Amino acid sequence: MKATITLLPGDGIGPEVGAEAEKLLLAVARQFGHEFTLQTGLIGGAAIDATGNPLPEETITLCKQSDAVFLGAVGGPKWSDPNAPVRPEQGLLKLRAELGVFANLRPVAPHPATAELAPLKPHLLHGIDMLFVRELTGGSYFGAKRREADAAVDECRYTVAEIERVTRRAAQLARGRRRKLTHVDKANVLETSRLWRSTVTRIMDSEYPDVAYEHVLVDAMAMHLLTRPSHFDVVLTENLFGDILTDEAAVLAGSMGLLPSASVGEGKVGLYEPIHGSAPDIAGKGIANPYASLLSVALLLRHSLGLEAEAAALEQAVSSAISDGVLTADLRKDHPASTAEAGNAVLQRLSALAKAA
Ligand SMILES: NC(=O)c1ccc[n+]([C@@H]2O[C@H](COP(=O)([O-])OP(=O)(O)OC[C@H]3O[C@@H](n4cnc5c(N)ncnc54)[C@H](O)[C@@H]3O)[C@@H](O)[C@H]2O)c1
Ligand SMILES: CC(C)[C@H](C(=O)O)[C@@H](O)C(=O)O
Ligand SMILES: [Mg+2]
Repeated sequence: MKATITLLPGDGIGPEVGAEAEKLLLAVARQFGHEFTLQTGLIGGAAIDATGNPLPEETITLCKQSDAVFLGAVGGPKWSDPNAPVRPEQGLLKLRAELGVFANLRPVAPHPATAELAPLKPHLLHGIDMLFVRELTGGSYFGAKRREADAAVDECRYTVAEIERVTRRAAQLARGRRRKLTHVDKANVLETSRLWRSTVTRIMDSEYPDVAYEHVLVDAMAMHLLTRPSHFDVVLTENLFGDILTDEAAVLAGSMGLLPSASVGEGKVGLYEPIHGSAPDIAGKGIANPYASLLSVALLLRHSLGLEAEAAALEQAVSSAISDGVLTADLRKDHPASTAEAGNAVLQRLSALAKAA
């Protein structure tokens, strides 16, 4: 097939893990006989430095003209002054809004080989297979913001329509899995959470009677995630809670460098990014874990291009590299692989799988 994919490397380790994503996309095209046109755009701090704008118009146009977008990461200390007029993260939020990608899918299914490496007891990590569905274009991220003399306000606003569409997406995904949905909120305190709770209840009861569901308060969920993570199947939650809980879930996988994400909406263009950030503490050293990015490329192949066999082969190649101990410094201290070595290990395994297919 023919597809156009926009790459937005961004800042910090973004270009380092993005280079491996590009390498694997080209390898998939070569080995499975597709024609991928790759184009690169500016976003985040790199875009601020070059143009003053964290999401230049040219980048929006490139993204909208493509079939899918891969993003590395944005942000870093250079642009983190709280008084700065523009910030890299604004570029990412605007891109999500422009593409209308309201559902952010963050799968958490730790590889058995990393159970030994995670800080939790291995028996707790057995059988974890969850899919977070994080609402991505509403809530306090997008509400009105203002500074007063001695105060600041971030408005958290959700409409019924916004909650309904992401609930339906999550419930449909649950139908293809274990048919269990956990909705996470703070309905004992927040008005928006009470609207979420009643809307989720109505949609699930009336449209998805075959999917079991529960409501869990977010503070308790932060604990349940660490004490009984294998209980959860699809976890549906609002934007800010989803951001926080998925970084916590990365501990179950063993590293921030292992969790991918897919952001989708009603439009044709999906956005794919690792859940981690620009990791300024390790940037520029060639040691970042590229697997979250490569797994995000697999999600891109599956969700935006419909290439299920290619997506599965790439996931299998990453899994086999992990089984064989090809791990970056976040996961092994003795003889860690570099970012490029880990990417090459996946590439070799993908070639072998493609030849065998
Ligand atoms: N999607 C994004 O672009 C995105 C996501 C999260 C944070 N950020 C931005 O990134 C900057 C840094 O944020 P932070 O430090 O809080 O979070 P971070 O995710 O960048 O890093 C947190 C910790 O995880 C480690 N880590 C992250 N990714 C890794 C990888 N691939 N391999 C190995 N280790 C990895 C880092 O070294 C660090 O110790 C901030 O400006 C933040 O706004 C961007
Ligand atoms: C960089 C930031 C705006 C972003 C978010 O909070 O959504 C990040 O933390 C993420 O998880 O993708
Ligand atoms: Mg985050």
